[in-house]
Amino acid sequence: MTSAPNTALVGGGDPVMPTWARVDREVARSSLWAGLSAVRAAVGVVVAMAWRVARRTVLLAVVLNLAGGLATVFGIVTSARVIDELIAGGPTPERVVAALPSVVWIAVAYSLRALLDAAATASLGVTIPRVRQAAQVELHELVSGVRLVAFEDASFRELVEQGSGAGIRSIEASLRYGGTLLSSGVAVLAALVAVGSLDPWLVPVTLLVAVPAAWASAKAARIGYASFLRMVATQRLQAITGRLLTDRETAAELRAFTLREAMLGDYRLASAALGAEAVRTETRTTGVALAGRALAGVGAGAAYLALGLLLYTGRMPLALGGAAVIAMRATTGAFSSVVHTVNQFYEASFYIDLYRGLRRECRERTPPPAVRHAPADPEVIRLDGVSFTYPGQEHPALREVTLEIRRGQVVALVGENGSGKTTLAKLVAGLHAPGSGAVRWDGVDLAGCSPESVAAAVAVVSQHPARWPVSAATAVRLGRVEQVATGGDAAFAHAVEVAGVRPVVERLPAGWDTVLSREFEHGRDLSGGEWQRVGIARALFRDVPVLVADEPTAALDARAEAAVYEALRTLRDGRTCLLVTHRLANVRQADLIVVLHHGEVVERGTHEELMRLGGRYRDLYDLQSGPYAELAFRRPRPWRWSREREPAARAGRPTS
Ligand SMILES: Nc1ncnc2c1ncn2[C@@H]1O[C@H](COP(=O)(O)OP(=O)(O)OP(=O)(O)O)[C@@H](O)[C@H]1O
Repeated sequence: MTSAPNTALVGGGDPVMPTWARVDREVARSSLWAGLSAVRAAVGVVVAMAWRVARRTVLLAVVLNLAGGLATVFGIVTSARVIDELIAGGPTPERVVAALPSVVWIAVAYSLRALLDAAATASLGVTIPRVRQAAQVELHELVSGVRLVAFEDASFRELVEQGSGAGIRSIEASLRYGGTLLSSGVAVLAALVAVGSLDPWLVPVTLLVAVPAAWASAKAARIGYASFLRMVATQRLQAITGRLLTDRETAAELRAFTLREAMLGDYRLASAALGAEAVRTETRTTGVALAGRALAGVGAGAAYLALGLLLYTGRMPLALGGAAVIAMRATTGAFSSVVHTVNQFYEASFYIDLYRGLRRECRERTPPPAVRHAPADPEVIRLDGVSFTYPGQEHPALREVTLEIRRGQVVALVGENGSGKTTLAKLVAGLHAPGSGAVRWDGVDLAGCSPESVAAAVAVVSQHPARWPVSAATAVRLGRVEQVATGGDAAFAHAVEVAGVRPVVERLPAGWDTVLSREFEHGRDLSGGEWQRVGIARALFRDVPVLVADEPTAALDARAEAAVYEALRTLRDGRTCLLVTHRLANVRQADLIVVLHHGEVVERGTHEELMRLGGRYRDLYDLQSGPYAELAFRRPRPWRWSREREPAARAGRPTS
């Protein structure tokens, strides 16, 4: 068994608090009053959303809750009257008989209250799913519309998770709190009126009981939220390590490299930190609750002392003393229900604020509607002094790249890992916008064009094509989403033939109708290379002027790779192709080869030109082609070649 390290391997040590959590922590630490601004904003969000999607049932719930509150009031006032009647003069049996009608009214009031509560709950039961659905759909609309670069920002991804999880759950819960708040609020008001009608001085002294409880609840809510923010990164770490331990993707390596103990160590570390924090928070909130209760006890003593004084001095008749006690108890009871609910709402408001924050972030990260369309079939794609830095990174991934690609050309991007090829391909495809410089199609800056119009002219084959869980036919047809059901049959046949998808599909149980996902019954998964073939077919089926292919054949076998490159060569007529690859044998026929190094273009030219230049490209090319060439000539002694040839090659041309 491996000894457990005391810092996590996953995430590289200390979990870092996301940016939004740092901002929210300031809110949680600030004064109660500042915290209330979150409540106001949360009420605004919830009310606006409920009003928009379920106006009628919301109104009904409001009316029913108000009516429930009034029934409670009636019950309180009638209870006070019963006391009056019981302690009035006269024989006891007569007093009891006189009080009977009031007792009946009390029973009616509380039964009615129960019925109204049930009806209000039912109407909220109709409202809540609609609001939840509206909130979920709205978030998915917003998140799916943000710029691609937002997903490179870990802080944003975390906000998406929290806003769509805890945020939406809190919106639902706060609707329930809203109903309770209405009925208890009415009851408090009415009970205070009842108390005030006995003696106005009783109102402030009655509140003395409730105020400390309110303070304690609000304080506990803020302690809880501050703890959530402190631990949000650790919770994420726990979730990630949990996934690493249980996911299919990591299952094989976890076993092959015997990583189970190391990953379990990380999981235990995160769990222990969360457990310790939970205990700390519980201790603090219990302390606060205790203080609140103690102060409320003092307040209750003061209230009853005040009542005693009123009775002692004769300011209040003794006959009203019982009614006053009932009204005071009813007030504090209703008030503590209000306080409890406000507290729950207060706590929920912090999480609703995450939902609001996410909406705000999404809007800020969504490209503004552009009126201009990108040229439908660009003659020249030009990058002028383009630089790009990923969010949160110090060093740019691309620096001052200038490049021109003309219609019909095949341009290959080559370079070592991390040199910026994928990033440059994404900029050419309009998926990322440059931090500085411009990407122009026929002189039109893509920055001012609608992303849809740019996408309409581009087909992308990515390094790891998306594994859409749809039927095999649809997985290809998604390349032209308007032809998912039917159409483009010749293009479809050509694309699947060239990409080598047909033999793959022939082996599937339901052929083209097989769903490509094990998450569905009868679904099937494909191998990495088979998925790549589907991705290539999808891009070919799109049949657009610009093809951007990022390592399109990295997972393909030699035969499939040859077929794809043959297809790319035949694509040339009128189409532009940007190709990212490490397999330099495939780029020899490219019209232009661009060599990137640390985000800069260091060489450019045709294969022959770059070989003559004898620079970085030639180094890479020789390194790749050398073993094959030597093996072909010296097949009998391949092992000797590697010992003798390699140092000589390195000595002649040092690689970076
Ligand atoms: N999402 C990201 N966030 C931060 N930095 C990134 C991100 N993606 C890439 N980078 C960095 O940007 C630089 C260029 O990455 P890019 O993926 O463009 O390189 P590449 O040449 O395509 O590499 P490879 O050959 O390994 O695919 C690298 O330094 C990389 O670490």
